[in-house]
Amino acid sequence: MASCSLITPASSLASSSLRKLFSSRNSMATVGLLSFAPKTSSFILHSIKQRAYHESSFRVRSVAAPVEDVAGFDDMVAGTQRKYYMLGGKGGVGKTSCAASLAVKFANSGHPTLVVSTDPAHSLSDSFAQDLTGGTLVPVDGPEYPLFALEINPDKSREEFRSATQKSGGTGVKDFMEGMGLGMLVEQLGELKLGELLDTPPPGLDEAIAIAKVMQFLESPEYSMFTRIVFDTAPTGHTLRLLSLPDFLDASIGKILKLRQKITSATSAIKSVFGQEQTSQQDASYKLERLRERMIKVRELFRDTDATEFVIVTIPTVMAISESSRLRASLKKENVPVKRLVVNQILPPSTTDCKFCAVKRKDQLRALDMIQNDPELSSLTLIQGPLVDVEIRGVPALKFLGDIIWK
Ligand SMILES: Nc1ncnc2c1ncn2[C@@H]1O[C@H](COP(=O)(O)OP(=O)(O)OP(=O)(O)O)[C@@H](O)[C@H]1O
Repeated sequence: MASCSLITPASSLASSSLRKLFSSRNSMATVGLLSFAPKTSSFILHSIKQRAYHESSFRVRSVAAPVEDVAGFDDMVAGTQRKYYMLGGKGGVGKTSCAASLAVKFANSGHPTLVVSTDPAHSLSDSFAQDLTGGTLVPVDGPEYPLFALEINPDKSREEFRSATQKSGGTGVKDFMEGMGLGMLVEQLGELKLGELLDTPPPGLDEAIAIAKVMQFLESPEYSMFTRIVFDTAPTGHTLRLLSLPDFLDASIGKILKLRQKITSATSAIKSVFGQEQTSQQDASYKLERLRERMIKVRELFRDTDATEFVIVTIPTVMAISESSRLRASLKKENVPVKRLVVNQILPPSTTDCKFCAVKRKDQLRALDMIQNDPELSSLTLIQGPLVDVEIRGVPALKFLGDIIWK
C-alpha cells in the first residue's frame, strides 16, 4: 500500500488506550512523523530529520512582513486580564477543532477558560467527546486548569427575544392596536418590519442573541474566574451578518421602546383595562432595554483591540482563501481586530510516489501562494496546521493539535 507522510500518533496506535482516544482510520496507510509517550501523555518527534521538517512546516510564521508585530502563543497567553478569541471561517474548515484546541492550550497554560459555541449547529460536544449540551456551564474533563464549555441554545434565545418583542410592540401589540382602532400606530409598527424579523429571523440573529446572552452570563460572579474566553462562531456568512446586526437590533429595539411609550400614552384612557398586561409589557420593555445594552456591549467587544482578537480559520483551497479574504475585508470595515490566519489541514510533502498526494499538495501550495499576494491576508501572521490522519476528538487529541498550531 502506498504510504504518505501525514501527521499521525503512529506508534501510539499500537497502544489500546490510545486507540480509544483516536479513531484508527487510515493508520495502516501512513508513516508516522510523531510518536506518543504514554507516560507523559505528550507527542514527541520521531527523528531529527522529521523534526526539522515539522518545525519548518508547521510553526507560526509570517507570509509577509506583518503590519503589526504579532508574537506567537506567548502573546496570546500573556497577562491575566480577560481576553476574548473569536474563531471564524467557512463551514467545515476546522473552526471548532481550532477553538477547542486553543481553549485546552489556555487551560493547560494556567488560564481558567471558557469555550463558547454560538454556532447554531453545535459541535463542541463532538469535538471534546463529552456531553456539553444544556445551555449552561459544563466542566470539561482533562485539562490541568479549569476549562468549561457553554453551548448556547439559539432556539431558546430567539424565543425569548420573540416573546419580549411581541409583548412590547411586536405583532401581539399590533393585533391589540388594530382591535382598539388605533390604526395610525399600526402603520409605524409596519415600518419596523417586526413581523418579518420575528417570523423569518435574518441569519445571524440567533448568534447575535447568543453572544448577547454570553455577555449577560459574563456579568455574573459565577463567570468572573475566566481569563480566556474562546468563541467557536458560526460559518462566515452568519458572522458577517452578526457584525451589522447589533446596529440593526439596536435601532429596532430603540424604535420598539419609543413606540411602546406612545402606546402607553395613547392607551392611558383605558389603562384600567390593561391590568396584568401592562405589567408584563413593562417587564418586556425592561428585557428589551437590557438586550439593547448587551448588543451595544457586543459591538464594542468586537472592536476592542486590547481585549479581543478574531482569528480567521481556513483551508488551502482557492475557494476557502477567497472567502477568507472577503471575511477579512468585512472585519476590517467593521474595525474588528484580526492578526492571525490559521490555514488548517495542510498536507505535508509526500515522501512516496503517491500521485494523488503530490497533486493535492501542489494544489494546496498554489492556494497558499494566493495568501502571499492577497491584499487582505498577506499582512496577517500565518499559522499552518497539518492535516492529521485521525479525527480530532477528545482532550488528548485537541492537546496534540493545539501544541502544533498554537506556538
Ligand atoms: N487538521 C486536521 N486534520 C485532520 N482532521 C481535521 C483537522 N481539523 C479538523 N479536522 C476534522 O474536520 C472535521 C470538521 O472539523 P470542525 O468541526 O472543527 O470544523 P468546523 O469548521 O467547526 O465545522 P462547522 O462549520 O461544520 O462547525 C472534523 O471531523 C475534524 O476532526
